[in-house]
Amino acid sequence: MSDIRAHDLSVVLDSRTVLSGVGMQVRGGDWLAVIGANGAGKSTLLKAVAGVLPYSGEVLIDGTSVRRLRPRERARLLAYAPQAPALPADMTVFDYALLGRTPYIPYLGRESRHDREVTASVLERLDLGPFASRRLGRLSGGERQRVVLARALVQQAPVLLLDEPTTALDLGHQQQVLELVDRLRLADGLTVVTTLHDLSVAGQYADSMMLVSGGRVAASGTPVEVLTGKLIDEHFGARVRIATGPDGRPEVHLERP
Ligand SMILES: Nc1ncnc2c1ncn2[C@@H]1O[C@H](COP(=O)(O)OP(=O)(O)OP(=O)(O)O)[C@@H](O)[C@H]1O
Repeated sequence: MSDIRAHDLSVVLDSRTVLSGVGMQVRGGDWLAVIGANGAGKSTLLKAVAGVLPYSGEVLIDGTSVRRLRPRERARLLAYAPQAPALPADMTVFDYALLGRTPYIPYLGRESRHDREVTASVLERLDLGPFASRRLGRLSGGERQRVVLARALVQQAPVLLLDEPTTALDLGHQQQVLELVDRLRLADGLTVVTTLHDLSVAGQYADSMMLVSGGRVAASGTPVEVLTGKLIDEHFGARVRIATGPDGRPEVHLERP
């Protein structure tokens, strides 16, 4: 299990400070849900932690600064599924998911049987087996989203960063994806950081939550501590009723003003 910490993360894009002094701490095997209104800086935070955006501050996995790691080393520790990446339209689903094995394939080498088996089994678990030879340009939005997640899972890294993994998915596939991630977390001790717009879903799956607002951390703690009517009103401008769901976890219901 790998813990992940970030200290004083800041990101400037086009001369604008989009993320400022963000700290984050996730214990190995835990699930952190990052929530916040549109434009709050959630995706930027994940991109900085994933190392795909320049940032100041420090990201540490098990105490090692990810800046010190070579890209292959980092990719073995940290898998990132972006919200809506540009996908090569002519590539097949299988070949795209297989890219997740790149950090394990020797330079100038070929993928092994094991690499292909891992890829096939992840595609099966995401109901993508029948799509394996389909070209990416010929998938629906939800199918594309599951393929992006498949590539990240195929990477078999101990830290999984998922940016809005369920937005384009129907209810059944939302549940399937979240349950699969949770099962992998429990079975393999994955550490999960995900942005989620559905606050009730976030409250059901996450061990801890972080509310980002205007590029800063506005609140963090357990779902009960973060999902309060007051914070949601203040940072989302929404009127909600908080109910207590299974295991005492909070459920957020929109109320008509
Ligand atoms: N390349 C860029 N240059 C300047 N500003 C940017 C750039 N990319 C994003 N931003 C701005 O940074 C802010 C944070 O964006 P980010 O995508 O992190 O928000 P978010 O919380 O993930 O939002 P959403 O819920 O809408 O996905 C937004 O105001 C956005 O307009």
